[in-house]
Amino acid sequence: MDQWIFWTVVALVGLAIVAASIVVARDRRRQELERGREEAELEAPTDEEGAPAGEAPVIEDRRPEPAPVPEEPLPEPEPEVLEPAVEQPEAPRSRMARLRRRLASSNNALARALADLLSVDQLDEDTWDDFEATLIASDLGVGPTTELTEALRRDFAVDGVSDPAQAKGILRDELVRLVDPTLDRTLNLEKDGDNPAVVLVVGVNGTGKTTTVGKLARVLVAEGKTVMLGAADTFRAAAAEQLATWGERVGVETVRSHEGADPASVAFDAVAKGAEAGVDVVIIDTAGRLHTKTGLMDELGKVKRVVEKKAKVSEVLLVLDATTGQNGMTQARIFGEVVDVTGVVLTKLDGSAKGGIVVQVQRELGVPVKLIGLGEGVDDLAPFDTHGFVAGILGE
Ligand SMILES: Nc1nc2c(ncn2[C@@H]2O[C@H](COP(=O)(O)OP(=O)(O)OP(=O)(O)O)[C@@H](O)[C@H]2O)c(=O)[nH]1
Repeated sequence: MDQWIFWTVVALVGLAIVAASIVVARDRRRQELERGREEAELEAPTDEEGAPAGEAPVIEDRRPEPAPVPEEPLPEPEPEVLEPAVEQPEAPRSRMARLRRRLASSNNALARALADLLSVDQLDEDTWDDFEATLIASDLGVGPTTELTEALRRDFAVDGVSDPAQAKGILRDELVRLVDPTLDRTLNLEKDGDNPAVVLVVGVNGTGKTTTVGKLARVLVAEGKTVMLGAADTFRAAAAEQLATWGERVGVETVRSHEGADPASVAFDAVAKGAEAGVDVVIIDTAGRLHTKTGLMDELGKVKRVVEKKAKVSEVLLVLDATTGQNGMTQARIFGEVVDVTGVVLTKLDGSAKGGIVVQVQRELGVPVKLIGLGEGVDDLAPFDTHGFVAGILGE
């Protein structure tokens, strides 16, 4: 009996242990499942409000669509800095040296004639005639040629001609005397009160007026002066265009009008605008071609008169083409009768052995050559210098 009770108790205890183990195991399993789910929830992506993905409340989002974010603009390329097409003028000193060499290379006829003169043992009449012919060919003119030959004959008779250097020195002195170093060749660029100095550039078409205006503006700008250009050659539209192009190169303003406009009114406007802008100098380019000579001259006279209602004309520069010889002299005479020419610009002396025209034109007009053009380049204009010029035409 006691044994039966003992085994019954053992069996009950065993059953209780098994039941307890099952309960514990089931609890542990449930805890593990819950922990696993929490971890899964923590790792799952959530929406913007923090709700687990897929569990977001189904509320219609009525907020306006966010404006599309503009694409990041590509960096702008560095803007190209357009330097004004203004060129730096050559320094006057190197310009003079270069132009003198050019003069020498095209004007050594006189030097050759002198060498011929000195190469003969006996200076006879034929030799002197040849020498005179060379002077005439260089456009010195009959009067100056006779003067020069007589002076040389006299000097050579006194000093002899055995020393070529001395003979050349005598010829140089005589030429300098003819060209006349005492003439005042400075440009009158004095302002008229508050008004700018006015330079009127006249001459027959094709002599190089427009080119001279451009080159002169460049020289003046290089000297620190402020300049304005007036395109009073309204005869051809291309003339104003050509002048405006020069203005752009030099960095100065050009006052212009339409083809056929009244040249006097364009010139007046240029001076008025120049005065308003306070510039130092206004340079006016005029027409060189009209149907009649009288028409051209009347027009020039009017341009000058109208401009002078505003400001004094300080310089009237006559542009002559050195290669046209006696034709140029006729032009000089005609222009001289209509406008008071105050200075001559002799162009195209490069490639021309006609430097003698300087002497002729000065005598004819009674005014000095103030500038010379020795090429088509922008810096091929130089102030006239007697000694440099004579050295140039002697091929030195
Ligand atoms: N070799 C040389 N050519 C020159 C010189 N000066 C001007 N020229 C040239 O001569 C030509 C005529 O020059 P322009 O300045 O147009 O002459 P312009 O008197 O204004 O002529 P229009 O406008 O027709 O009245 C151009 O081809 C110039 O380049 C110079 O000193 N030497």
